[in-house]
Amino acid sequence: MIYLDNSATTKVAPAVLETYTKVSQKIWGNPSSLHALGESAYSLLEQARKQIADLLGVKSGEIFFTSGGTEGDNWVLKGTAIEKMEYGKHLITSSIEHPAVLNAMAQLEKLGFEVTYLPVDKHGHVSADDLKKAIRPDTILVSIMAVNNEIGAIQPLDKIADVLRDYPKIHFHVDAVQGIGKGIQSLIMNDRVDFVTFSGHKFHAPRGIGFMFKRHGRKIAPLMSGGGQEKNLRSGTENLPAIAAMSKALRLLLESESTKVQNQLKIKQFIYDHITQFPKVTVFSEMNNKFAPHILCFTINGVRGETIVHAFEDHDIYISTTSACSSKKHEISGTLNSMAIPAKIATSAVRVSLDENNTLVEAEEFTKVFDKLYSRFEKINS
Ligand SMILES: Cc1ncc(COP(=O)(O)O)c(C=O)c1O
Repeated sequence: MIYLDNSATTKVAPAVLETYTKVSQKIWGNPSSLHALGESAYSLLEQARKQIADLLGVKSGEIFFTSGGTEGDNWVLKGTAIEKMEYGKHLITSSIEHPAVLNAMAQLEKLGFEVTYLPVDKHGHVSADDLKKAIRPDTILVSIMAVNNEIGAIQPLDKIADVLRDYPKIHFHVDAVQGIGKGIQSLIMNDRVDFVTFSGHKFHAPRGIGFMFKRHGRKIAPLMSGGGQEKNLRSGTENLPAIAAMSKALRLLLESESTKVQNQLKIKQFIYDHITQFPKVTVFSEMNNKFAPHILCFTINGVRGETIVHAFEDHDIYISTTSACSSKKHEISGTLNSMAIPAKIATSAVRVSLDENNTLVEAEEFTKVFDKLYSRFEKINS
């Protein structure tokens, strides 16, 4: 099997699973309990928090555990809206965010908030000048993703941060679900960012666990009210086995990060060089530093994305249409649509997404299968 759908989810790493099992069986107390079992659970919880904070170069008190990217994004958007509605009801995002942001924004619009959706250029990048023009006296939040999950475009967070330095009261959120471990940590954890959301299952931790960075002093309302865990901001008994497993997964991910990134770039380049020789191929993920090393989105024009995915699957190679969430809905990619790619081409889009375990040997096998499929599709379409 060749798994090239790592932006949808990753396989839990054996060492991470081992931590999960060990903690489930040995440190199974509730961190809020007063007895020794509770205390050891609490101490592990704080150890995991510190490890994550250290890896990101922030303070322990700035890390909050969530159930993943969707919860983190919803929390920052709705939590800011609730917290700051008396100061303003205007939010800004881009038109190519993940549905966790776009649908949360849509919900806020129904509640009377106004949202500006920044356009993207033909390569899928937001412009900081457009952001500057969109800011109003009642703007309370700007939410821009680090790496687009469909085509891998890295957003100019440094330029966005520069603009927002003149507006210190506006909350700046970055969805970094696809950006962590991809060599752009300083871009993401810039000194102007206030909230950053992460998801464990994108880096070999189990599903249903994630975390959020909240800059010290920034305020958001909780969405989960209850027993007061996570400094009263996210109630619910902590998922300690998954939290401990995620902190290990993050450590492993960030070990020799640049070597891993270089490896993914080599594989992406290899596949890119191969497929761009074919006239019916359109590639949306370029080979430059404005694109992440692990995502390659392309089309074989005239063939539906689903057909391409299943044809590769017949050869035990797993890729996806542009995003896992939209693939079963047969929707045209929101990102490609925003880039003004005609629907006729966008319906052919597929995504190869790598992780640090993929190899050039797998890439070679991918290209061999690609050649076979391309000539088969060419015959059918001619
Ligand atoms: C950019 C981005 N944000 C948010 C999410 C949602 O994360 P989760 O699956 O942890 O809810 C995803 C998942 O694909 C994503 O790619």
